[in-house]
Amino acid sequence: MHMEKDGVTKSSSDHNLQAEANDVFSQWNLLLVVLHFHVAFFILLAFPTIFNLLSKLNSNSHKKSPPSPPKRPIIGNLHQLGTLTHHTLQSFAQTYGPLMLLHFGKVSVLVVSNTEAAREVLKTQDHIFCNRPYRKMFDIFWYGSRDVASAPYGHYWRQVKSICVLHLLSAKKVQCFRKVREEEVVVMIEKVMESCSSLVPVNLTDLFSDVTNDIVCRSVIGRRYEGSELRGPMSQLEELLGASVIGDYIPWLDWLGRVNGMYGRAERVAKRLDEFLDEVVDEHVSMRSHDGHGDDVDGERQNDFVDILLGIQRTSSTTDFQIDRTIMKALIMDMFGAGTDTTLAVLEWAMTELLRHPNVMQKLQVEVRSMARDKTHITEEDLSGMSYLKAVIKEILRLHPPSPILIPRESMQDTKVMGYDIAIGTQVLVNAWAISTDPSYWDKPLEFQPERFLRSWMDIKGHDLELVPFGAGRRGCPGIAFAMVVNELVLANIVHQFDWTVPGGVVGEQTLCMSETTGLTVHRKLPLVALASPYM
Ligand code: HEM
Repeated sequence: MHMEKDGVTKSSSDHNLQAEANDVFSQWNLLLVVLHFHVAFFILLAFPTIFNLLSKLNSNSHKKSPPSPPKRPIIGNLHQLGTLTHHTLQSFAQTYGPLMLLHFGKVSVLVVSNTEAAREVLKTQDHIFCNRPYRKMFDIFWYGSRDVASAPYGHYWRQVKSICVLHLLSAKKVQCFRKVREEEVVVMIEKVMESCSSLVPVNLTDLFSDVTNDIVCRSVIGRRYEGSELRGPMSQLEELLGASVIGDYIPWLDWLGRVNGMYGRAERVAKRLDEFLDEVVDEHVSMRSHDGHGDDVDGERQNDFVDILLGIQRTSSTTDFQIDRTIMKALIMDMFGAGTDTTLAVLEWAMTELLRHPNVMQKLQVEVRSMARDKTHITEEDLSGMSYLKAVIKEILRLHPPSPILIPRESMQDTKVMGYDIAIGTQVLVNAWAISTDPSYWDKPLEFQPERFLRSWMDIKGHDLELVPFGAGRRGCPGIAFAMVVNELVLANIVHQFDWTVPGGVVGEQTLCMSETTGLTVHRKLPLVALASPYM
């Protein structure tokens, strides 16, 4: 009985144990099922991401990137650039080749340092590399990049560029501003005469800055630059454009620009410029209503650029969008920003090299003075026969390109360049200075020898990629004709009417300090000062 009882007890406890075991087993099962379900669910959700990651890893492992110098975390290669970026990048290119990939923070930067690579980027694949990257300072000063130079590639850019090319910078339009140029050159010569009579050296940097700014200002806004409220804010703008903005490369550090006061300062300067430009536009609007200007955009009367833009705004014949006041101000700012400083740099470097090379100066003076005969002033007609003058200016653009690194470009799609894979959104820096001093193309590339251009047909307009001071392709500089005639006219007159020496009378290549400034446009670090004596 007991046994039975025991047996009963045993069998019932076995049964309980079995049931318990089954219970635990089924709980485990349930847990496992739930777990499996979760894992499966997770995999299902994460599948596209994992798949993308794997396929990206796989495809990246097949991609061939251009050679790169070692980089640091977060900043990449930013710390290696130094103050004279074109020199640093040229020396990198000697190790890593004419096409290298650098990293500025999180931005991949393709650096182009020889003609072959430039031909690929600026000619063969110009349609891919014709965007401009976003830059904070362009955004602040150029009304959210509504100008030509910094606007993203596309319909808007095409419209505004054609307005500038047709109505301000075409050969015909440049010809219309001839009177402005010749008058301003006379003013410049008078200033030098005054220095001669008071026996003080001439600050050529200031002299060239005044003449180039006055010519651009009168052509664009109908006012002289000298004495205007523009001088202060424009020199601050130049300084701000030369500074590096960390937020352009490491976006999560953008706040630094606010904290260190850089953005605030830029916004204040931009506001002053904006108020000035509003005043200029208002003045033109009221003048048009007073003397009843018609809408003859390209008429014989010498309109300045603002008149022309107001005419286009009224007729709207040229564009399928309305040119509002903001676009007008952005375009005016472009002409100031792109047109003045670059021309000044050419003149400054030209006189520097001429003072260091008296034999070249003499040869140039012989040419200019023989063309002038007894005339005091060289006019624009006289320029066409001056082949040595043109050779001197070309040699300056080769040895001292005002923008040694062209305005940055950006790729608009994935592509291949010289066998390397380049991803969409890669920034492109073309080192124009490295290209025009490349010893595999140029004999004695660092020597100033204008004669080399007497024997060559090489062009500076972007057709010959051994020399690209104005860039090339669709984003190439539209201001070549405007700039070249100013350079030639100013230089011819200044060497025709005066003989020049360096204070202290030292002659030769060591005469003048050749240090360069940093920034988009590269100038002499020290102002150029020289003594003039009248020739006639
Ligand atoms: C010696 C004088 C000058 C030099 C060396 C120069 C150089 C340059 C360079 C290197 C570029 C970028 C080209 C590229 O990305 O391929 C450029 C663009 C530009 N330049 Fe000039 N420039 C000069 C004078 C002027 C003048 C006088 C004006 C107008 C008054 C001007 C207006 C422009 C504009 C609007 C752009 C932007 C074009 C675009 O993005 O489509 N430049 N210039």
